Amino acid sequence: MEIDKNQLLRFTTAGSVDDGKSTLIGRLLYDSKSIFEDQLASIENTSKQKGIDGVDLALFTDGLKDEREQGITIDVAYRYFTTPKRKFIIADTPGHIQYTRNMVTGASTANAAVILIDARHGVIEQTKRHAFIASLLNIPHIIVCVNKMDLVDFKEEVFNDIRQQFEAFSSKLLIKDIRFIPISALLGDNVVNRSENMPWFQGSPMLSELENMHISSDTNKIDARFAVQTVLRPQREGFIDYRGYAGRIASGIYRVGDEITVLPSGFTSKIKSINAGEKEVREAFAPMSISMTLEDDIDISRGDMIVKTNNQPELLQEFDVMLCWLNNEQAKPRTKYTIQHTSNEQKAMIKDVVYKIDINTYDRDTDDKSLKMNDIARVKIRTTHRLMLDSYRDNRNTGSITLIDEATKETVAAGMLV
Ligand SMILES: Nc1nc2c(ncn2[C@@H]2O[C@H](COP(=O)(O)OP(=O)(O)OP(=O)(O)O)[C@@H](O)[C@H]2O)c(=O)[nH]1
Repeated sequence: MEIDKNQLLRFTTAGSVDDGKSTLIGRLLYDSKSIFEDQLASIENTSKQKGIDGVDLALFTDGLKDEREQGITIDVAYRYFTTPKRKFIIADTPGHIQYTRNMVTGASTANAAVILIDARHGVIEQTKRHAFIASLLNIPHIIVCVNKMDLVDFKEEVFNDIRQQFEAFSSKLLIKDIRFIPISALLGDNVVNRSENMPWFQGSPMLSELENMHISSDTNKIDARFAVQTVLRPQREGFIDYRGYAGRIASGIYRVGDEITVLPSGFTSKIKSINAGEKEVREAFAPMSISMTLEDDIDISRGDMIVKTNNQPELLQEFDVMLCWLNNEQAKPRTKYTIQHTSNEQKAMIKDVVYKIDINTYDRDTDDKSLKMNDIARVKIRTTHRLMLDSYRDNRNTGSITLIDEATKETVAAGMLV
């Protein structure tokens, strides 16, 4: 099958401090020539001033570090690059203490996660956490890069051993596709170019893996879900009776003439027209932003969902989610939070912490009911009105929620529907 040219791939990087994330991203941008010449000249200059032979790869991501150090405006830095085969967005998640928070934010829309392991140290606690979160977030593809192979004499046994350690615990997780690559980010082995130091490795370098990864089958094309963001009522001549519903298709395909049901009201109608940008189209699919009109005049507002009549989500007011607590403040029991689900906002309360997960051992703890920063727990949530929900495994869009503190407006938790 041919790769969709210019199809966008989002990936996130995870590793503990000093595993070489900055070096790897620098190497990727440098060797794939995805950096502007003026930027490159400035990096070469600074490297020379620092007395470094060649370029200091960490300088490629230094801009991000400054941003981080100056009072954290963003948790995740996005970096774009293009090769002749594909466009990429890297969500660079600074991996120190707030690992869970950062991974959840950066990874929730990722097609792939790159997990770095230092060849000298092998699988460590953080590696297990990263793998667990990647599986929790249902990231379809994982690339495990065993880095710093130059420091272990490029030995095949070291790589094989780490691979086995990883597989020993990842087999307990639901990860669809895991690949392993031995690399040296510093020297450039198996990042963009094939390593001459590791002829024993039969696989492809990291960039080719990313370029050739099949991602179109990862999106849900079956369950059509369209949450209304805005109701369009242009007050212009010729638009007297026009009522369009604008939003982004979360999953599935919509065609003119399809029988639809509006939720939560349950009213039914047919699709009269679909507009994508300025163009009228016969069909549209996720993740397109569109507006549609219906054959009948129905009362629809923001947060309502238009679905196919023969395939509907569940309408629930009480449900279980796997929740990652993301705030410094602990969760307050029986407090009202704002819950955000697609374009729908309601009030919600955490009714119960069913169990917490120890992400090093994957054990469940049913006694501890507190929720602190980076905790992951299965909780029961109750909302003031019903939400239109799918399980997260089926639909990463309509199966996820966030909780927002009403006073501070901060996102305090992200949850995946069980
Ligand atoms: N020998 C060797 N050293 C490496 C390799 N990759 C990274 N390093 C070194 O490891 C140290 C840490 O690398 P960074 O890229 O800053 O690692 P990091 O801490 O994961 O990155 P950030 O968290 O984003 O700062 C630096 O001194 C790098 O030069 C490698 O493949 N081989």
